[in-house]
Amino acid sequence: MPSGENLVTSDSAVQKRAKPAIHIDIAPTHLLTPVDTERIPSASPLSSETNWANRYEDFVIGNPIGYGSSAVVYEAMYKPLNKKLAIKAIDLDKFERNQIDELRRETALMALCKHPNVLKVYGSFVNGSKLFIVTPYLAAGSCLDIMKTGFSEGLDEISIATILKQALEALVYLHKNGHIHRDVKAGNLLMDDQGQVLLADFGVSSSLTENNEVRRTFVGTPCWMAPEVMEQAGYDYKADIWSFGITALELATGHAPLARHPPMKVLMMTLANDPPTLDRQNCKQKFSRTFKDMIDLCLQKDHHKRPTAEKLLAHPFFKQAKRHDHLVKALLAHVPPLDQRPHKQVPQKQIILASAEKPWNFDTQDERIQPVRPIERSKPVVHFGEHPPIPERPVPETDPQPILSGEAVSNKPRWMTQAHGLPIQTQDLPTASSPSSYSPPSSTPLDAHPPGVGLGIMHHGPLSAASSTPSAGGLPSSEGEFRKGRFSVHQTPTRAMASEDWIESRAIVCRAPSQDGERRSRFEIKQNGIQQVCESPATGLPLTRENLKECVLNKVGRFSLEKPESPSDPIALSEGRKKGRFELKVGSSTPSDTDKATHYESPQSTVIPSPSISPSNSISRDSSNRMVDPNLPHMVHVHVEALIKQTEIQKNMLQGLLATLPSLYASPSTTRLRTPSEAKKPVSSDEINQR
Ligand SMILES: Nc1ncnc2c1ncn2[C@@H]1O[C@H](COP(=O)(O)OP(=O)(O)OP(=O)(O)O)[C@@H](O)[C@H]1O
Repeated sequence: MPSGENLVTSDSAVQKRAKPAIHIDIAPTHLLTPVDTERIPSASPLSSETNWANRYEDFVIGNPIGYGSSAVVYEAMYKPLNKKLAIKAIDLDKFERNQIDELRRETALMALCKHPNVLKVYGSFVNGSKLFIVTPYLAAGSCLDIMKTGFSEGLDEISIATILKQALEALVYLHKNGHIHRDVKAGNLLMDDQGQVLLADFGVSSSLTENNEVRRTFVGTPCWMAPEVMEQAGYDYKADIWSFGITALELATGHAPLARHPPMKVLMMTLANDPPTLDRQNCKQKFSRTFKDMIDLCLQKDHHKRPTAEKLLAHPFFKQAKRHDHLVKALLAHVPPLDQRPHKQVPQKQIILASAEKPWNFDTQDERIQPVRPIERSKPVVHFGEHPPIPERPVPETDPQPILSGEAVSNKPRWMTQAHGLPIQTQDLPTASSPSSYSPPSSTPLDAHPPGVGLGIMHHGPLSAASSTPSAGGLPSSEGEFRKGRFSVHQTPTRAMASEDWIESRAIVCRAPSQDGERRSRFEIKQNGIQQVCESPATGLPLTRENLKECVLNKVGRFSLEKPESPSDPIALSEGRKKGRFELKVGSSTPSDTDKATHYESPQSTVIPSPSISPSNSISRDSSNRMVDPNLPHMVHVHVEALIKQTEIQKNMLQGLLATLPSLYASPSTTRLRTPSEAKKPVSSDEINQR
């Protein structure tokens, strides 16, 4: 049994929050001031064992080896040990304060994990506006990387069993210790040059042990996301089993099911359709029935029916797993090592808030980390698309919205993201006349970030207000080119979605293309607790698989542009104008039915950029990334027809009304009613005189 493993053997044990083997005292560290934080290395028990790689100066940072949704991974030389490590640089500018805290907690927590199949964290620290996470360098990269490089149509069954068995052992360990990973996918299964597989990327992992509630936060990557996570109905570690099943399909075919669909459609289809299966007939490779059975067990919509990781490990499918070196022969022998593979940066079509002021001259040719620059504040500009930034233009005092433009994000001025979900006041945004007068919202004071907080994360250099200033991390800023986006739904934990909650959820839906063109992005829908009563209770339905099923079956939807809710929220304002609201509307759209007010709407998702994720292209500007339902033309047609019919009815009614008007003003004895045809003619002066 791997070291550090905590023996808790049943589902219920985890649900009852078995005492975790990993225990850290988050609260005191979390409350450390920046000054206190400096003491972490000596004060924290983590310092020597789990956070030894915690000084920016100790690294020579080399080439990028991978790109995530909000991070770049570099190879790095750790000077004190002359050891090659991997260092992940996460741009904190893209995160909200609470997300940074969570990120730190999770990172620190993972630093304490000890399992041969869980990626170790050697240390973490903040430098400028970047959080650096130091891990071992795994020379084969991720399983997704391996597939992209040499096995685009998927892997053979024995290799899959060998990979998945190791991944499952990692999950058994995490679950026993009270963690849900929440982002299990081939991109997060790293491999070393010996064929050892390690589960990585705990950025979204969640501790079941933090509180007694079931998780409601909607985090993950849509294609891998369990239906109950999408529904926000509460989920537990069985969500990882679903993702594990999807990962099995991904390894078998080279891509996740539904990978070609836009994220919102993935959500809808996952909720509405039967679970995906391994179609053994249509696969390029031949797979056993046992493999199919194992996947079917994982992909049961009722999460109670899914096996635990431990039970799954006993499935006959895993009996065919070989030793690690099988992977070396079967896979690694056929692909170049990670540092010799091309690492594409795909220009990202995204919506960003960019500095239109003094450009941060990051040379995208040179990916090496630049020295940290002091943080400056500047004016936000929203960019769309791929063209060069347009020159700054004044923003009137009265119109404090970010400038909206269609721009490129490559070789661009350094950009900043606006913390979404924070109460952004008009005066918080800079104007042309006072660019330097910008100060962050009071809820995110610059010094509110506890730098270095989070157990072993050291702070070096100034930490910006993560959400409101341009980054100064010194890293190349071509986020626009690498960011893949993520998609998650946060639901205000204090309030569950109930059917009578006709909530206007201000959902963030951002997406950016992944570097491989696949929809690997992680997405985030965030309900910011801003709830509005919709027109009628009958017009709202929670996002559930039943409702979505109906929605998909009826092929009714609507993509509408609507005004933002609050004029005091300039971000919402600009986004409301520019991007509108993505609504899922369920029910028939025939004229008769629309009249009945029996249609349903799911909680709406306003498309607004999230700094926590790629504040990216999302649904909006670029047609290749737009999340528009293919049924849209049909729906528009139906709606227009309905409108025409309505107009005709109204026309007839008005004519009738016109015809009866004289009778309202004249005495019955003297008034002759005009016929409908007469009514169309103007009343003559003779007639008027007569009356
Ligand atoms: N320790 C490591 N050693 C070698 N390569 C790594 C290491 N960590 C990450 N990588 C490479 O960098 C890529 C990006 O990693 P990262 O964890 O940032 O993103 P991801 O998990 O693929 O995406 P996302 O963050 O959107 O889930 C990985 O797919 C992998 O190829």
